[in-house]
Amino acid sequence: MRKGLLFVLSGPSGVGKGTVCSVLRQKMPELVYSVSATTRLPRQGELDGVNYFFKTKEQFKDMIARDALLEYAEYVGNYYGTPRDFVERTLESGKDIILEIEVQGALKVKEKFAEGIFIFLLPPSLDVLKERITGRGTETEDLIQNRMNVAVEEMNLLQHYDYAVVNDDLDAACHRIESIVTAEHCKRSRYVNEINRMQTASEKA
Ligand SMILES: Nc1nc2c(ncn2[C@@H]2O[C@H](COP(=O)(O)OP(=O)(O)O)[C@@H](O)[C@H]2O)c(=O)[nH]1
Ligand SMILES: Nc1ncnc2c1ncn2[C@@H]1O[C@H](COP(=O)(O)OP(=O)(O)O)[C@@H](O)[C@H]1O
Repeated sequence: MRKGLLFVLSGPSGVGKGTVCSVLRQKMPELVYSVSATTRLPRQGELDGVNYFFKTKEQFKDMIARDALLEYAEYVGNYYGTPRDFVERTLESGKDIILEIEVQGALKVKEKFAEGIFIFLLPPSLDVLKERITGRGTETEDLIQNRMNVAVEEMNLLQHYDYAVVNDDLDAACHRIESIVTAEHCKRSRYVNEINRMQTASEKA
């Protein structure tokens, strides 16, 4: 059976990755979403196993030791990582999966899955990015500045990605990502079986 496609959506904190993913979940229910493990504390309303698998530092280190993570990164004082098994099983079953992860982790995934499709989500401007992080109200002033500094560094890594999508208007950004998924299916000959079938039929005719 043909394996699924691995999509990685990355970009600076506050650019809208989570928001875009929740819209895509509704628009593209056939796409499987990877749930990460993290040592950060749950925010209000976040559920274990839905938003993240919330772990202690010891539990997270144990996952690293067991090689249970496809990649992991330390980000602003916490660990974040992608459970390996789930990704591999999903791809083997022929389904597409999307990982919503920060930039360093995305580049580590690229080392292991060069055939993955890497999408960088960009803010319309740095001012808008700061407004979004501030507006979300989940970080202190210190952390916001920290995340802005990291964001500027991360933008330099855009060259390693296959696609850049500006998250100006939410619907437009989601539509661009849907188009990328469709284009990749066409490019990777998802329809190769159909073509073979047509050729065999025409040979017989
Ligand atoms: N490398 C890596 N980064 C992750 C993973 N899961 C989430 N992240 C990223 O970690 C960063 C911080 O996530 P979070 O604390 O939830 O904040 P937010 O995404 O900015 O709201 C974001 O850029 C996430 O995309 C993961 O499994 N691996
Ligand atoms: N296209 C958009 N237009 C305006 N606000 C947006 C847009 N996308 C996301 N936001 C807002 O920006 C903030 C950060 O989005 P979030 O999805 O948490 O970012 P990330 O997951 O990349 O850290 C949220 O308050 C969200 O509602």
